[in-house]
Amino acid sequence: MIMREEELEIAIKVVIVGNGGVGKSSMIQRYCKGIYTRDYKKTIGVDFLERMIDIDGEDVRVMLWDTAGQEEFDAITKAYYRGAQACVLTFSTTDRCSFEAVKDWKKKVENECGEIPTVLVQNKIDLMDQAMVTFEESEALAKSLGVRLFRTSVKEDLNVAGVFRYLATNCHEMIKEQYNTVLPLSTPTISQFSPTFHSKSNGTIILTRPLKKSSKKKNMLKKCGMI
Ligand SMILES: Nc1nc2c(ncn2[C@@H]2O[C@H](COP(=O)(O)OP(=O)(O)OP(=O)(O)O)[C@@H](O)[C@H]2O)c(=O)[nH]1
Repeated sequence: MIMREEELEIAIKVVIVGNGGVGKSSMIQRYCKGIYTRDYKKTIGVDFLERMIDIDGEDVRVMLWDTAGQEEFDAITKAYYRGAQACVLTFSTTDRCSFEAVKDWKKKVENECGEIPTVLVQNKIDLMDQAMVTFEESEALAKSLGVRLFRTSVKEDLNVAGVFRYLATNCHEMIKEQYNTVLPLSTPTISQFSPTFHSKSNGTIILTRPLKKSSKKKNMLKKCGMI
């Protein structure tokens, strides 16, 4: 089945990993719902939220998978890494162990997904006076992992959107490239999100749905006085 480009909706699955309490759930809530709460509610297993964003005039669905930070949930959470196209490795400025665990989290995701676009997030930078990790150390870690570092405060809403925009833009470019070269040759597969996914050689997913008008199209229709 060959679909026209305009009939595709791009969906990107992003997994957020890191030790318990570093702010993964808060980050997702902040990004998808615009809210922040001081209460700590441990994630049991996995959770999921999504947000539509506009990349180059195209709607992109960013699906954020919140995974539990506690090791006791490893067996459950790793199953949800599969099919992820991007990863956020998170640690907290005030928690040295969470910083030291980053490499292990990267390995866990890589074991399931291979190498995917990844960023390192140092959260809770509003608590720099209680910092257990220096700026130089986090920069050195990002360099050694070969990933970009973002410093965020979910509480103060600093840089959170930048993390997901960066990843979504990267993935969007990769998907477009692959779409232009490989899609007509690929075979449709079923996935957990939709019965009409097309899976590509590296696991990239393009979700095909009934057309939702893109902003470009909406603008055009507006100009023509049709809406
Ligand atoms: N000061 C400050 N607190 C934060 C920030 N982000 C999250 N928190 C708080 O840190 C605590 C833990 O946040 P969660 O988002 O539940 O952490 P988590 O990583 O999802 O934890 P698990 O579900 O156990 O894996 C909560 O009390 C949050 O309010 C931040 O940027 N600054």
